[in-house]
Amino acid sequence: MSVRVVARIRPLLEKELDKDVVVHADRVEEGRGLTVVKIPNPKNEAEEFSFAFNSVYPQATPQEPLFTAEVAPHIKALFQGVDVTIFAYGVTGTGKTHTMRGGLRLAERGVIPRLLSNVFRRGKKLMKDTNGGTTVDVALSYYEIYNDKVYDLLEPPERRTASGLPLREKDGKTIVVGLSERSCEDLKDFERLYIEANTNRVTASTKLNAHSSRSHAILRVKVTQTTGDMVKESTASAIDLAGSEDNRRTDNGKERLVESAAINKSLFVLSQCIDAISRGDKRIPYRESKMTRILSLGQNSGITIMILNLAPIRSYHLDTLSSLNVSSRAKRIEVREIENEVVFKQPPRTNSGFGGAGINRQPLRLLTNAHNVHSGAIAAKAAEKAERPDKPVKLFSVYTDKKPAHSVRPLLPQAANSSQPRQPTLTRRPSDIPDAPSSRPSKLARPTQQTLVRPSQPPQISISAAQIEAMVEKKVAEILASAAPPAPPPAAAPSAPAETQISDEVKRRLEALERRIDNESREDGRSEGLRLLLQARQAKEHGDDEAALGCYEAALPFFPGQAKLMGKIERLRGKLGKMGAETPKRMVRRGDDDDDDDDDDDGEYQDGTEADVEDDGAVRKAARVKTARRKKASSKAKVCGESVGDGPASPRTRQLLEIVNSRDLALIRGLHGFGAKKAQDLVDHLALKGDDEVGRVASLSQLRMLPGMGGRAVERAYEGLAVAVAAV
Ligand SMILES: Nc1ncnc2c1ncn2[C@@H]1O[C@H](COP(=O)(O)OP(=O)(O)OP(=O)(O)O)[C@@H](O)[C@H]1O
Repeated sequence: MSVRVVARIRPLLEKELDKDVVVHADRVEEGRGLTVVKIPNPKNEAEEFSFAFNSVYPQATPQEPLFTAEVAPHIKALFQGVDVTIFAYGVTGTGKTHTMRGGLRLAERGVIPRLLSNVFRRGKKLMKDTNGGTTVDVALSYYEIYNDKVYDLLEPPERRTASGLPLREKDGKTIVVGLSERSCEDLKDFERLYIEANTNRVTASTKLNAHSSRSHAILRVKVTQTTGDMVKESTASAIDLAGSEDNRRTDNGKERLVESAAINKSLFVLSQCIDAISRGDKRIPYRESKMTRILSLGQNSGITIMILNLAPIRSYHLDTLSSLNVSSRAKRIEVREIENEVVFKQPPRTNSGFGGAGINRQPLRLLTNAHNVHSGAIAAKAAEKAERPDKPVKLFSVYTDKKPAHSVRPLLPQAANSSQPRQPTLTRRPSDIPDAPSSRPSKLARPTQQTLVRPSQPPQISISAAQIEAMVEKKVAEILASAAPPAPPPAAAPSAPAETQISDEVKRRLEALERRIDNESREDGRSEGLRLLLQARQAKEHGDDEAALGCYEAALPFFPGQAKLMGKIERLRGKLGKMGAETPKRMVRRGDDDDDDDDDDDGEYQDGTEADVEDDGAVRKAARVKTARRKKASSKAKVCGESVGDGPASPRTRQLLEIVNSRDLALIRGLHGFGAKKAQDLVDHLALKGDDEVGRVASLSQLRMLPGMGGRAVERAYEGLAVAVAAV
């Protein structure tokens, strides 16, 4: 999703006059919300510029509606493990601090205290709803970037060093080394900390703002949810940027000018980054200022909301135009909304040694968790905390570079299976069966940079480019086949010898392919058709003509009128003795229709053209309608050749329903095609239905009817389950 950019026009301050107002909120058309900022051309006031945003809040907007519309909806995602970043941008004196921090009175409280209040409320509810099964810990870090140096606001100013705290990149994120973190029990706790810390922030009176922030302030709210062994961590960052200043208007003295230069430089770099990203440049100048490194706009995963603060009056005219220009380009920045990965804090199991015969191939990870990966440090920390519950929250414990002696434990190869919930009621993978040979090591078991340097680790074998290609191709086929009908699997398919140890490069490529295939198949119906064709071909290779026919027929609506495909269907139907009323009367293939080209390239199928079929339009249409109907019916009634209708429930159906009715978020998330959002929505919905028999989902058609489900989702979950069961 893109960065969400909203504009807020502040009200007139004392001494500002109505007649000087030049900035207005407007709407695209009557009846729609305010999404446009209008401002006259300074060179020709008769002409007006319009800038479109996701939302525009006019002068009179109080704090509450802005928070409710722009921030509150993302708190659920935060608890699902998605990082959320909210930052205020604008010229000095336009209301950034007012928006983020606000006043002390309840109605004047800004985004930050409201965010904390909501986080505590949701955390408490979660703990209550789970009878304490899930605990939620909130911890704060708060720092400022002043003159391009980072200072901890939770530490007294006298402890600052001249050079400030260094930054470092870790796991694709920029971290501040040596930053303190305080745990926070409730809103009172937070307010005490926050108010105290704000007195450490550098503000000064300037001509344009009596309490001007001379630094960028970044508050990080870390939410850690612990359920048994599972630890989920996500962060909300609220950033109050310093405002750009036109020093021709400030009368700034030397010290203020130095500050101003640093502020303006970092904001200039930010605008350069935004321009470069929106132009699609390869080089984005993030590293040219600490603020842009930390903000990592467009590089970070999660949800990003930019609040553009505007002053409505003429004296800000040129500055307002400039920030309107920058922020309207920021809308084009795409951010990946991806959850942080859940980690597990149990001690590593020892029954699956790394490099043993059991490790044959790279496990396919849940696609939703493919990015933004935490190292095992969270797990190590949580384990450490569990071992010593009385230990106070340690300053410098989170961002320190030093690793505690045992901090790599969860990363050790022996930690295989640690990403599996500990007590699944259903055995879905070999790793869930005690003593079963583990062929799917967890992600934590994969060699990371840390594990790679361990002397005990087996040496990486070198693989040729051709072997890599072969493995990639094989893996792609496996991924595609994961949704295929359960064609008779070849008995104990032996894996390629080179596959026993896969280099990191291969893993990265496989993961990228996994993501690409998943994205493309979701976005593009045609690739769904190609997937079905591939499945059909695989079924044919296994001699399952019945399943192949089903897949070809299901693929037909994606390639309507495709002569070659229709020919295949016709021949298969003939072979299976199914030529009947349903078969289109005349299907004419391309010139190659005589040769039995069943093994030809399915990828060549194109959307149907008139030339493909010599039949008259009516027959063609009837054939298409019938096939579409058949497809619709078969997609509802069949998954991989197995009934998912509402007859007597098959073991797989029962298994799927059992998982759904367990209402166990982790189990439901493990279903194929279920992201955290869908899983959470389902759990939330089921929670509304009560715990008794009436609240249970009794059939797949009932499941399909639930909000946010639908036939495809149920099918995918079912298919995934079938594949997992087959693997066991
Ligand atoms: N929405 C608003 N409602 C009422 N007063 C506002 C609003 N927005 C800003 N103000 C007032 O405008 C003045 C400037 O606001 P603020 O200090 O938040 O600006 P700023 O953008 O943070 O400035 P700087 O970048 O210099 O720190 C303050 O007196 C603040 O109370």
